[in-house]
Amino acid sequence: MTAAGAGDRRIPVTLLTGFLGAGKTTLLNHLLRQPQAAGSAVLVNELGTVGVDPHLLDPRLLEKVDETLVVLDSGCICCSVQGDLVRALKGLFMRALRREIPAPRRVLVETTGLADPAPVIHTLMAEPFIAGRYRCDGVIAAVDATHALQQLGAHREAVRQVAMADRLLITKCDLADEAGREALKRRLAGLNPAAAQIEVRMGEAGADAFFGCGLYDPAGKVPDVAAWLGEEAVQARQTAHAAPQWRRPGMGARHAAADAAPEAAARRHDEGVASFVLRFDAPLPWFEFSDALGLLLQLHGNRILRIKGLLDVAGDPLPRVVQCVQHTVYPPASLPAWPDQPPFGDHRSRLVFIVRDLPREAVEAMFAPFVGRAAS
Ligand SMILES: Nc1nc2c(ncn2[C@@H]2O[C@H](COP(=O)(O)OP(=O)(O)OP(=O)(O)O)[C@@H](O)[C@H]2O)c(=O)[nH]1
Repeated sequence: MTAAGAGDRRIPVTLLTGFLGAGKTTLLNHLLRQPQAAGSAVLVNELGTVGVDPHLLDPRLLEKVDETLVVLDSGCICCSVQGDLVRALKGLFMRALRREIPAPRRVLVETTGLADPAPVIHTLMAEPFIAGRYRCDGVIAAVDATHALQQLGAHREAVRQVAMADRLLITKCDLADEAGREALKRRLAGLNPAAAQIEVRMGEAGADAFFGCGLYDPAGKVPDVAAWLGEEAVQARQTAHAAPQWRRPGMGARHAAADAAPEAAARRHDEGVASFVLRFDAPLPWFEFSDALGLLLQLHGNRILRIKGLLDVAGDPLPRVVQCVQHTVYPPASLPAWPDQPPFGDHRSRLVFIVRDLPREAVEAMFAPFVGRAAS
């Protein structure tokens, strides 16, 4: 860790990373309740065209950060970093300069679960406007105690998130036995020996677990990290000389990396990973729908990276939040009200799927009795 100088007036940025469904939003909700997080601007990056995460932040907390909550929705942050992140950070700075919003005391960036942190860290450290006004104060990775060993074996994004982190917050420790937690810790120590490992239950981590990591320093990490950041520097130079239009079929149009070199972007994500949305036009009968969801996970859970969405359940005026990771369905919760913002302003059920090597048709078939018109 390299301490930031006392005269360093740049705004600290905390990068919250971690694989799909690892518990990032849950951690953020708890963090924002703590006085040390007061005055934070929050940037939430969503993968699909239908953003669910911003609605899952506690509405009472959202009131505090409302003006400075920015949803980065033009794709995964690591592919659209030059567009989305740079624009958002410049925008925050300029709005504060014009006194349209209070000057943020710090910025919290929640990445998508598939984001490679390298281009984000590189941008914070090297993009001239950003690096002059912001400093990377820490990369915090949420690591799911129940799924991480499998995810680390299957997804290079998960490995990079762990290897590049300053601190590892091992989430869902209430769901994992001691032997499982110890096996995970050994694996994490191999990938990132210097990072503190902190066990967390239900997002309850103190603000000190997130803040004060000091200036980001690849020297304290495995040599791969410096190499990855070096590749980013090369790619950033290439990008400056080329403006390709690149679009990867699996992730949909919004995941196009219009501002990244094509070969760089093509390497970022596994070709088999895809994201799509199912919309259900009529209110859903809860028990029948839960059965169909359960069957889907039983048959295809190992290819379902994450499901997240809001449901209009017959007889319930409140939107029900459904979240699944692989074979696990988390207890559904209700939001206090339907969001006013599109697309949920129409009170229709939408589920966002992130899958690997699983055709959309196979998922749709399970929900055939409930599907009105599927939206993409
Ligand atoms: N039992 C238990 N459930 C947890 C814990 N942390 C998160 N969850 C649940 O896990 C699910 C996913 O948590 P999120 O916080 O939405 O995860 P995320 O990393 O933001 O998810 P994505 O944005 O989809 O990548 C939710 O249903 C949470 O309630 C925990 O420590 N214990």
